[in-house]
Amino acid sequence: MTDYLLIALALLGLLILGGIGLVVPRLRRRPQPPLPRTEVDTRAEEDLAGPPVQAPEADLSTGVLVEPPVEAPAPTVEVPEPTAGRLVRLRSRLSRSQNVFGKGLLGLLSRDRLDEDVWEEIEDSLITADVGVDATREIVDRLRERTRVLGTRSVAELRSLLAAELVNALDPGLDRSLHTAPKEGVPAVLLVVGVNGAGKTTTCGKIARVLIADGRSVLLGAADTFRAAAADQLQTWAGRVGAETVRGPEGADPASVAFDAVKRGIETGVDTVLVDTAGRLQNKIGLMDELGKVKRVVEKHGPIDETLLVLDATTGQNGLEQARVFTEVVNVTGVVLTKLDGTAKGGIVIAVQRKLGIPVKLVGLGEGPDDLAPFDPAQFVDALLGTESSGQTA
Ligand SMILES: Nc1nc2c(ncn2[C@@H]2O[C@H](COP(=O)(O)OP(=O)(O)OP(=O)(O)O)[C@@H](O)[C@H]2O)c(=O)[nH]1
Repeated sequence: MTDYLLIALALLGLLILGGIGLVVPRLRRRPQPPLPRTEVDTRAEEDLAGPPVQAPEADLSTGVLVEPPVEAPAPTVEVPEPTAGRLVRLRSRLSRSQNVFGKGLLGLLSRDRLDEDVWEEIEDSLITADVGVDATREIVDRLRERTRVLGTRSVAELRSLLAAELVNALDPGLDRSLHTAPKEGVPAVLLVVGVNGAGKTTTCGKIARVLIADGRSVLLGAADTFRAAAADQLQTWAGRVGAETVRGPEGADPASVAFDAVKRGIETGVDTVLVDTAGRLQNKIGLMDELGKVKRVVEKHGPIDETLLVLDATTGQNGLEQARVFTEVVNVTGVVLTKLDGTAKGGIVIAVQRKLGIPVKLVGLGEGPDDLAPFDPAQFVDALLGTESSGQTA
């Protein structure tokens, strides 16, 4: 009997010890309930410590420490590179056109005999480079005359004659400045128009950078309400340089978004408001009417200072007819010729100006954020001909 009692007591003891062994580790793992805190405590601490920092949390089921998501650092505002001399820095982007103008034309002009066939070849090269028939004839006639009169034969002299004629064809006297300065505290307003895919949104972003690099404050209006992505794209460009964007819901009236953007720009006192519009084809009457409305509604705040027509240089002569219709609907004051890096037809700059009678003010030379340059005829011709210095050929 005593034996049975002893065995039963020993078993009981074992059971109790086993139970403690199981429970204690669990108790150790259980997290401590947080101490009650008052709202005032919390605020006082936040005031002292700045934004709350999340402590790592333990996952109770696995025991793995889970780091709180690292908050993305505040976006750093970029400082765009200055605009002075950009065309010179980006001259190598014109390499395709350089082959036609620099190597091709100069090669022809340096032939031993400048006979009728050579002059015809020179004419063909210029027409192939999209200079346009009328401008080509003028350039070639003047070159023929000057080489005959001067009896010029050295490569350096021929290059300088050709450069002078090309610069002359680009009408160097035209005012190419962008009207972006505020007047009496009211921001300057720039409207950006053109056909689909010409590069309007990209150009708006690049212009914002150009203006900011030159010390102006900018607000962007996303009046391209057809594509939500276009407004997102514009907002991203703006965010990179710390500019504000005004946008509306997808499908909103573009005129009302443009109006609101200018209103906001006036309220916040920025120097320049840049309004991006949706791409439209010149033969769609409804869309062109809509563009006219954007212009009229924006003008309720005051006159538009600059209307830039964005043209894709790779569409060549086809783009010219589209461009003409735009000039009838809105008062285009300047042309931005994009994608000049992607074409051998750099002569389109001459054709555009002659056909539209509107100065090319900016040229796009790549997809990078600072690949937009103020246009300068002498620097452009230097880049086309592959000459060493700028400004000496005019
Ligand atoms: N190579 C090159 N690409 C360019 C240049 N400018 C714009 N692009 C590209 O052209 C494409 C179209 O540009 P967007 O700015 O979206 O054109 P968009 O006119 O606003 O287009 P929609 O809103 O559809 O009318 C993009 O892939 C740009 O990166 C340039 O100067 N050179």
